[in-house]
Amino acid sequence: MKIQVKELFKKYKDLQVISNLNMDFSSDRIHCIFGPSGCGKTIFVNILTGLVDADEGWVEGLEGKSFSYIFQEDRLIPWATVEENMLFVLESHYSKSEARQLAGEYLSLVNLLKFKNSYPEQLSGGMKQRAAIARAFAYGGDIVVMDEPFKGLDLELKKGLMDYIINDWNHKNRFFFFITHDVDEALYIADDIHVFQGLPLTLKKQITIEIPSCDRGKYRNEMGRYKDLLLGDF
Ligand SMILES: Nc1ncnc2c1ncn2[C@@H]1O[C@H](COP(=O)(O)OP(=O)(O)OP(=O)(O)O)[C@@H](O)[C@H]1O
Repeated sequence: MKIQVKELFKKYKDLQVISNLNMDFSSDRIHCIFGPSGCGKTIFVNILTGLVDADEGWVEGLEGKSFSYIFQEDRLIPWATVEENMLFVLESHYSKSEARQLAGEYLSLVNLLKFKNSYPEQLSGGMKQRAAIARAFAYGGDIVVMDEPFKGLDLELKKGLMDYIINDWNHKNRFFFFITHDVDEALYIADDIHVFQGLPLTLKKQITIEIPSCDRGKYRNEMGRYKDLLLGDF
């Protein structure tokens, strides 16, 4: 399956953020949208997934698809507990008992089960982000968008979540868009790294990493070559 972006244009007043961008994305792959801060990555992915309208152009392949988002900010409902925040989303797709079970499972995954009855204001920034990650993982849409999702998380948890995505989540005809400007995150998780520069947002190169992500630790030298390829752009 493919998502295709055709002749996309987007402007804010005099700022041409996107100008005639054309791209194809295949399912069952983790697509890393990589580029410097402010180059237009978030706007592009928001247009790609229908959150923001383009001025011109269109996107094919979204029909009938469900979406999971993890934004840069947690977007939790402040007057609901962590568990309720999950149930609001999950109960639109699952029975009450399934939703509760899923909420428990995914809160455990992000080490937050003990805080299921806490309100967002009682949590640290990293804990709120973990709750938002658990909510998106539990929902499990056909198209998953993660916009710098691991900001504020400690290394161990970040690695655990990336391993979970690589090993358990990147399948079933899913499209996965992972926005970052962190080279190591991109190399650890991505199948395809789309390297952008701005503005307007322009695709500089596409790097397909041939080594399966689950084996990357074993091939340090080879991974170094990919790193040089990526860092050559900055
Ligand atoms: N609603 C808006 N109105 C006007 N300008 C905007 C709006 N949203 C974004 N921009 C501008 O568009 C450009 C691209 O923004 P975008 O958030 O897509 O960048 P980014 O690559 O995701 O950055 P970062 O990595 O820092 O999150 C920026 O110059 C930003 O100031």
